[in-house]
Amino acid sequence: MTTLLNCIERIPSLLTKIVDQRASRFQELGAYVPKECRDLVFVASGTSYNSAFTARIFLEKLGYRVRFYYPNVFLHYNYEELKKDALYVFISQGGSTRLVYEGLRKVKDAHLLNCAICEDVQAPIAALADVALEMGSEKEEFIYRTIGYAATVTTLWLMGIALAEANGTISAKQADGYEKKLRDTIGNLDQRREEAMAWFDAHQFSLMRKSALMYGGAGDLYPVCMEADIKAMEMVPIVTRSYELEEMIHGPQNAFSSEIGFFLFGKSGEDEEKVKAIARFLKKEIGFCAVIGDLASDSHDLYFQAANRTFAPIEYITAAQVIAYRMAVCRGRDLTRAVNGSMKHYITKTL
Ligand SMILES: N[C@@H]1[C@@H](O)[C@H](O)[C@@H](COP(=O)(O)O)O[C@@H]1O
Repeated sequence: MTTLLNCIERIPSLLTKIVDQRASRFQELGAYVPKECRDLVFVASGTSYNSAFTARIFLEKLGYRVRFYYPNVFLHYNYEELKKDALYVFISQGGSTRLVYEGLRKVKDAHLLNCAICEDVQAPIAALADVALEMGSEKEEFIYRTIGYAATVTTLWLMGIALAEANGTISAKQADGYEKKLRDTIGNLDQRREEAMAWFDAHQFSLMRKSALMYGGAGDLYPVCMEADIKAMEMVPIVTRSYELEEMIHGPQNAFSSEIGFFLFGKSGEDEEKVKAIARFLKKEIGFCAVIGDLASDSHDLYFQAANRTFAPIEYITAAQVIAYRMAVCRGRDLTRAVNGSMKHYITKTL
């Protein structure tokens, strides 16, 4: 029987496949998108949304203006005019999330540029879009997406590289340089997974006593925290919250308590002193806190050095995916079964 850990184990080879197909994967999109296009608008839910949020900083570095919306916000609570020259990207792993479909319909009806990223290019959302991109997750067995997140972030990074190369923002040499860096990152993922397994073995007793988890991070580690939060919440399950690093020390710090397990995601050179100071406070005054990444300083932390800063999010999320999975197993959770399966009798989210 396939376990969710097997899915996490498959991530490096699936990402390598996506990178190997870099040239062919974005050919159709490159021909479809006009060279002047510099606006990307993403519409997605849950993990798919977190993937777009994670890719944002890199896409902005490539010269794109990036926006992203939850489908309900895009459809019902957004009074901005649709942008004529933007590419609207609809991400849905399952390919049939109703509001994502309706958002795409709205963009299609306005005759604007659109594409979809789905696991299966035959899925309704992919079939409706002008251009359909395969997510590269192939057939992820569990609805608690781990492959889908890493595959979508990788696809978006490569999409940005392909479009920026096609419109002359970056040279072919720069594009190849990014590819090399991305391969270095993917090459680290097996090790990240093994380290997280060992870290969990050492800390499971403390962690399993917590009744809630809180995650904080800055830059592109903030959306990684959002994804870490949703993984633990849906899989363990446990109440979780994630905050942009600075926001954590505003209102939320009033609720800090020893009942909560804290994870701080940090990279050297990015809010380094802030991560270290918050970690010192949490460890000394509150209780359990683990720093994830190269700012780790003691045995409670999970130290690793990412291959590079640009593509580090997929190294960091590996730790959170493994920890959420291990906690779920410790709780006796059967990840093939929904906890509240009866919800579908009240409300449905797919077509
Ligand atoms: N548990 C899943 C999430 O993991 C997923 O991210 C979200 C969006 O699904 P999709 O990407 O198929 O539109 O739906 C569900 O809530």
